[in-house]
Amino acid sequence: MIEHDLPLHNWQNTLEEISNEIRPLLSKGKVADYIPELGTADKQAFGISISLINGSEYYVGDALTNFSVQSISKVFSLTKAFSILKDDLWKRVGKEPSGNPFNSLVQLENENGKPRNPFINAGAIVVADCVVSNTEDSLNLIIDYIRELAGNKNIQLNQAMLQSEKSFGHRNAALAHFMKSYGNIESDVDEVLDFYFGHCSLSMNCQDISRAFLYLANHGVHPRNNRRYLSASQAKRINSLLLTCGTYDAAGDFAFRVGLPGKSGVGGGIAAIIPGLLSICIWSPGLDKYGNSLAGVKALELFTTKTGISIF
Ligand SMILES: NC(=O)CC[C@H](N)C(=O)O
Repeated sequence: MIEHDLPLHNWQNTLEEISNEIRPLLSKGKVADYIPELGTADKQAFGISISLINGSEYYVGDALTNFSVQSISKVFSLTKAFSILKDDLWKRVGKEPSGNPFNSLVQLENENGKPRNPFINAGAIVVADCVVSNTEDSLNLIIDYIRELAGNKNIQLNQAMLQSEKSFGHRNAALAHFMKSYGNIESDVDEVLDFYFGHCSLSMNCQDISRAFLYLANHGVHPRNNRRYLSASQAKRINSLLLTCGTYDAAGDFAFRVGLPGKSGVGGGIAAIIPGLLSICIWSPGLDKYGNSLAGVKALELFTTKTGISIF
């Protein structure tokens, strides 16, 4: 276990410096609009929240404004599925970076309907099936699970986002049906997609997300409620996957520049953790060509550079 001795670090100053340096980049990214409702996000919005294992918290900017969590929610459904199926999960989904965009279909046919990893859409849809096939009232269950992790009972599904995702989710439907044809989706495809679109459509803020990720920074035990969500070994595995696959075909660049396990979403959020110390969530809706927040990646790069801490 890495122990960090940074109690005197001026976290608030660091966040404010980053927030000032990042401003010119906000206009450079492109807000996602392939789910039309995402296109309504304010490109000038920017927030950072950090939650330390020791209970301290700091934030700047729009850290308390809700946004669409999108793929960040895949981490929570994976945690649920992994805790239910244990290592049997890896019979259904791989552990390798895909090197392809998050919504790509191309590898699936050559690889017999087994997605490369749980964070590309195909993989997250298989993970969704694992939860749906092994639980009752699965969407409400995962929403309550996420509320518990974040310590916020008010987290809600954004219905307009959900309708937009469903109406324009042809690619995800294609992925799900294709995998069903290989026998890698057990439940009804529509039920699985409802669950998948549902958790992607949750609205949360940076503070909710940095709090929710703390169990991954603390070997599977959430320091805010003392509950164990994963074994230490399972938490290590999810963090490893976040490092190699959490930012899709930019995961190499993200690891190179930031040096932390992290997960992005097309709503412009990125969550990352420093094992043994803290979790951080950054939000800026303008995306780069990989679908990761452009200013968000830069802000995380500045964070590890200025503090001198990363996992390396
Ligand atoms: N990268 C993402 O955040 C993608 C999630 C989005 N709901 C989709 O399925 O396309």
